[in-house]
Amino acid sequence: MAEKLQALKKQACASIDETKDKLHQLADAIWRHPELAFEERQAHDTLVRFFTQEKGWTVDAHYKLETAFRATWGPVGGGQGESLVNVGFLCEYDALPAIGHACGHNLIAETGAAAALGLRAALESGEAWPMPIKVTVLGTPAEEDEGGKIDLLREGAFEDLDVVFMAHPSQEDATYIPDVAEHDVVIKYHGRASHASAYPWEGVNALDAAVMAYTNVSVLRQQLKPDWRIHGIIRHGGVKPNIIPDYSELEYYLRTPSYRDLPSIKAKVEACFQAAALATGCTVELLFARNQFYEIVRNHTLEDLYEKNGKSLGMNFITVKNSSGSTDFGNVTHAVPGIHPYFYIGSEALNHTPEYTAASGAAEAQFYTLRTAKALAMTALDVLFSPGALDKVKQEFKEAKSREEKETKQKPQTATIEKS
Ligand SMILES: NCCCC[C@H](NC(=O)CCCN)C(=O)O
Repeated sequence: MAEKLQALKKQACASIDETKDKLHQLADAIWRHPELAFEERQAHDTLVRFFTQEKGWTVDAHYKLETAFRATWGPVGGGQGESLVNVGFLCEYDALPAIGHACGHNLIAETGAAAALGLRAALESGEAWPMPIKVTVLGTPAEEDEGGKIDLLREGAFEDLDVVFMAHPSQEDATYIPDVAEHDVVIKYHGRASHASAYPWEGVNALDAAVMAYTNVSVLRQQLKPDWRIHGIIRHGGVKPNIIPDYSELEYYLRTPSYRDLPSIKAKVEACFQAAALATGCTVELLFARNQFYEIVRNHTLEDLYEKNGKSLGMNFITVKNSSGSTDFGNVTHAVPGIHPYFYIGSEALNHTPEYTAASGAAEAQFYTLRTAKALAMTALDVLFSPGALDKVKQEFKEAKSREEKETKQKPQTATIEKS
């Protein structure tokens, strides 16, 4: 089987190379027309067209969400009574406001599509596979905002998948980066307008409340654990200096390494926001996002396979220990075994900067993007055909889940502010 597996991997890689121009065009079209979360209509349509034109794929164009899609290929192979193995690849394609594809989601879409095509090419040789195999690509919107994967999970979109792959652009190749849990909140202060010079005492200043809220959180930061993160912006702070602002608005992201600590950080910042309302006489509305992002549940079996395949293609892996950002793929890994490796794109630029936007649209990124897709397809082939690999992946996932349940029992989610 080892030799056959090697041949299948070669076939997957060769097919990705053969399709490289089409794949580049796909990423380029998405990059040239950046669209925000849940508004990714052109990117969505481009991907749907891509899979519709490829042979053998069945496409659900608006799968459970307007800008989500599902493309499936197979099942192929298998005898009677063997259970089906469904391998999933994810495509993200939303951009950031003002700076476009500064997180390289156009390249995520490309790796997902390329890896799926590579796997299909290896599988369609018509061998008598030991079990029925299906390949599924899910287009998952809004990672940079509400987290479309979480909506899709709630709708059952991941229920029939056995394993899920995606890869994210970065500055380095890493099988895992500690992506943390996150919950977002919008804060609205309502005050009363007045002439700021003639009769300011008649006003209730909502901008003052926003400034105090911002300062309260900044002071709180010293008392937070080193790997907790709070960052916010003032989205609205008044309209003219001589009108006491009657409305202000802020948005904050709250992050902790485990989702179990989100209620604690939320309670602490809520106190900051309420205190600002009390001090200024404003009323306050706290609007928490409908979805919480969860940290990634690691699967070392998948990570090791990916690393081995990546190294065989020339990748240099580094270990990252510092907390990073967050991803709705974290929630996926609480439901299905999966990996979310990061990949170098030929630039030292940092994500969420205009320089990264340029890098993710550059021709140089293509070699690294396709290399990543190859490593994903090869890893999928290992999962399918390395003896015992899928069982090991599933067993590790099961153990991680039961550890998680135990920890949740020991430390349930609580929302307290410790008082001395
Ligand atoms: N609810 C807002 C989601 C922001 C997600 C964003 N994700 C990334 O940057 C990609 C993964 C980083 N390792 C974030 O701000 O973390």
